[in-house]
Amino acid sequence: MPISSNIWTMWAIKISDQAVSLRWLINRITARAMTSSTTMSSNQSEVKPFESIPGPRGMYQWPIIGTLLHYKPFTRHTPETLHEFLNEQFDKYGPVVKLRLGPTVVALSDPKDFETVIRHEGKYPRRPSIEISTVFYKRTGMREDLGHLQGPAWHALRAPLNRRLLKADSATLYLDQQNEVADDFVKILASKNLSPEELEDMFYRYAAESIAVVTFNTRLRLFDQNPNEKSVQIVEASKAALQATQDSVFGKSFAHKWYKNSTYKMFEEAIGIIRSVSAAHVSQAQTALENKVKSGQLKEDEPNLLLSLLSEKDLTQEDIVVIMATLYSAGTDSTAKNIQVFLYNLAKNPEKQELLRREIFENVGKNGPLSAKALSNMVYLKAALKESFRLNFPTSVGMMRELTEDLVVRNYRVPAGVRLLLFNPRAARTEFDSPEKYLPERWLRSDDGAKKDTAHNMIVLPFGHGARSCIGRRFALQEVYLLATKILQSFYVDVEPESYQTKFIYKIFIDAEKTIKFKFTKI
Ligand code: HEM
Repeated sequence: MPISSNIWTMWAIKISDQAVSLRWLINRITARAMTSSTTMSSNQSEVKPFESIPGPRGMYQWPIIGTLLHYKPFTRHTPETLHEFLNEQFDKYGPVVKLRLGPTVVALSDPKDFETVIRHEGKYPRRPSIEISTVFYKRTGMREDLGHLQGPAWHALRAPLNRRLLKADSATLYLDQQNEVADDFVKILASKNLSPEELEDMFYRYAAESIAVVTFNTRLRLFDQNPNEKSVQIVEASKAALQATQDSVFGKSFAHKWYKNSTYKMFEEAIGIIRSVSAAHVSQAQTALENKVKSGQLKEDEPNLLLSLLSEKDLTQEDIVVIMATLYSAGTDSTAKNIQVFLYNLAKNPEKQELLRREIFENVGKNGPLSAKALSNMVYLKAALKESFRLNFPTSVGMMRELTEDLVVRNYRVPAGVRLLLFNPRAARTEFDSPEKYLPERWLRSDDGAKKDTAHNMIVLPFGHGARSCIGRRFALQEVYLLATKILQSFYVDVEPESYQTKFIYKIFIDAEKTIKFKFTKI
């Protein structure tokens, strides 16, 4: 990041810093007055004050400057390599570090401490909201989305989804439709010579197409030569919203707080398009459903999230549009990026790829669709993806929480309002034998059913954990399993030599620093 951007970053952080500092001060005063209500997770007599948490001192604790000093030109880091910066801090200060990343945050690297945080997160866990969304909702008064809402309002939207999206068969009910999407992807791979950039876009379209069969009951037809205008619009808008979010999170835009600068305008326009295309799809799907009901053609076992949400008396039509728009947006870039990372790990480890292919052939043959039964048998596939998540974690800082009440973590008192980073990527590298190796076998059970790896079960949490964890995880996993299965049925996966040492950085999700040059050779 050039220095000028760093200055923008500095000012961007300043404002939220001041607000947070004030809130933090109030919290500290009240925290002292209410020690009796503090949630204790360890021996009270040993509890040390917040100020004594190890971490960079002096100027590094100052608002704005403290954050700025972590990045170029003062260090080699940018927000895209925040994970490397955090690792350096843990090397220096140990498993709990207090530092400035905008506001003061406490970063934790020991999974036992993650457990403490999750166990005390209460009914309404707070994940800090993305600031440009906060500004947007304030300005427009639009209905807030699931990822942004907090407290009882968040819970009201989340509860009906938990029942429908997190059940064991929530995703497998959509296997037939999603098999078709994966088949279409593979047909294109076989028939076209795609450039690395076109292929990258195809992964994005795959994820968008797959989640649209769930949210909108329809195919967007994004693989067609000329997809319809609405489909192109929602894809472009999702990418624009993501870009604007990233620019604001990385401090490249700050003035959006005071006026509608270009980043803000891009964000507002993109969300407007996503909402209106989603509304059109929902209304179309609703009409089709009503017609089916009238003509008696609606099958009882037809997977139908929309129909099921329409029967929920506490949800308005607007709520349903917002839910579908959120699931669609949250389920595209995330899945698309992690599929590529998974294929990259398989490409770099051909012997593991071969073991997986063997499992695929045994369970679904060379052309068969992936059935729910086959999927439940395919332990190597699941181990292989979990290992990919361990080696290349999907998000840079792991889980984030904002404490709703004081908490004692590792014998330090942390006041309400402070942000905690539960930095899984650290433990994923420090708590395993041969951590740099891609070894799906470490997740398999031995013949007597015992787990081979005894690492703490809170280390590899690609979808977060607890009440606020990823609501779309069953679909994300299924879509990755499906595409990997379909690709391995037909192709050997490799990468060109220049992609062999791909460096992964973080934007909103993990990303290859340079587009990966995959090589798919027909079997
Ligand atoms: C590989 C793909 C994906 C990854 C790695 C991923 C990861 C995550 C993570 C880490 C969180 C925060 C969890 C926490 O704070 O504990 C999250 C939240 C969320 N995810 Fe995903 N996700 C993926 C795919 C999806 C898909 C396919 C959907 C939609 C169908 C989705 C929808 C959401 C939503 C709506 C939230 C916010 C939930 C809330 O605040 O209640 N994600 N995801």
